[in-house]
Order: sequence, then C-alpha cells, then structure tokens
Amino acid sequence: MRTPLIAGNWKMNMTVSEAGAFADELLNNKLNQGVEAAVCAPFIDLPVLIEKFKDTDIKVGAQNVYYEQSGAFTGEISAPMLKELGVHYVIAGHSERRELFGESDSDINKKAHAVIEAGMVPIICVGETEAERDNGEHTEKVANQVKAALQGVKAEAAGDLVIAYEPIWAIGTGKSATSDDANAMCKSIRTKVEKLYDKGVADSVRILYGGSVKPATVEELMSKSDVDGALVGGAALKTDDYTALVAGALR
Ligand SMILES: O=C(CO)COP(=O)(O)O
Repeated sequence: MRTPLIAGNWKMNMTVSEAGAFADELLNNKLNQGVEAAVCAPFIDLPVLIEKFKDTDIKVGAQNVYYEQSGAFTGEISAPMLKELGVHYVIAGHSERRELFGESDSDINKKAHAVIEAGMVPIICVGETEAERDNGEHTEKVANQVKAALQGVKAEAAGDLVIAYEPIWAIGTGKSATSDDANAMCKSIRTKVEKLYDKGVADSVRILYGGSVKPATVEELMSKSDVDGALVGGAALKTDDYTALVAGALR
C-alpha cells in the first residue's frame, strides 16, 4: 500500500533561525507514525533542517534544482549538491516556477532526470488554470504535463515518484478543489501513468493534492481512493497545523 505523504512547501518563507525554531518545535510534537512527513524548504534552510531531523523519519526536500551537474550557471544549485547535503525530495515544476520563472515542460523533465540520477525523489507538480477548468480542458492539460515530465524516465524510477496535482486556482486562495474533484484528477493521473508504464508503476506512484489544504480538510481528502497525501503551502508554516495535517493523513 502507498504510504501517505504530507509534504510542506514553505515557498519563500523562513529564515535560517526561523527554520531551526520550527524544527525544534516540531520535534516536541509527536508526529503520527504511518504517515511520511516532509518539509520542502528554501535552499539556505536545508542544512539546519537536515541536522535537526537526522535521527527522525522526517524528510527534507528542496523546492527547485538546476538540471546541469555543475558549471557556469550563476545562482543555480545542482542535484549532486542537494544529494550530498542529505536532501530526499525535490519539487520540480511548481506552478509558481512555471508562471513566474518561465519553466517549461522540457525544463521540468530535465530536472526530474537530474533528481533521479542523483538518487533523490522528484515531486512533480501539475495543474490547470481556472480558465482551463472552465473550458473543460483540465484533464487533458494535466495528462500532457504528466507525459512531458516523465519523458524518458524509466519504469524502475517512475514507481517511486511523487506527482502533486495542484490546480492553480486553488493555490493560496482558500478555494480548495472538492475532495471528489481532487480524487477524480488524481485517478486520471494514475490512469495516465498506467498508460505510460504499467499497472505496477501506477499502483505505486504517489499522487498528492495541493491547494489550500488545511488540517480541517485533510481527513476528507485522504478518505478518497487515489489521493495519497498533500503538498501544503500556508498551513505547513505553523508546527501545530503541520502536526495536525500529519495526524489527519493517517488512513
Ligand atoms: O502551492 C501549494 C503547495 O505547493 C499550495 O499552497 P497553499 O496550501 O498555501 O494553497
């Protein structure tokens, strides 16, 4: 069975001292066993989090990566750099990166390859705009994003992947997708993965929902067949909310 995953995405929040304080507070809260907890933090916060969580099951993730190994790419961070630090997950293709920083499907595919080659796990983000949903194009849009992101990724690696369905209109808006709509899209992503690979891969890939997930809504989401967890922005910034999210994700 797929282990539920609650991944916090801090986005551009938390200084190093704030990250350290968050980790200390979280370690005082007893996180539920049986749910995997991950915190995806700004690059500079990663060392302190990795140090603080080293004797725990809490995984640390990055929010971005550059796909080249090293070289003249001022300001960028490579997958081998993250791997050496002890990073487990790397978010690839968050809609904010696609929209604000011009990342293309092809960039995201290269990032996924770089992360896998370095021995980490990508969390690949996909999702439609409000206009695309209104026009009934959301299922096809997301299926195309999934296909593009996974181009050339071998079946052995694909089963360990995490895909996060984050409808853009639900991010940071307080306007979450209904649990049935979230589940319908997660199911359709799983069907797409089965078409690209096989049933074994589709059954093991974890598909998260993201977009205004709160402690009060996580249980309902997790009761659905194809939602394996959540990628959480705002509510993952407070230790008590984060702890409640992990508790609510147990199924
Ligand atoms: O973008 C998100 C996580 O990656 C969702 O953010 P919110 O939970 O703040 O809506």
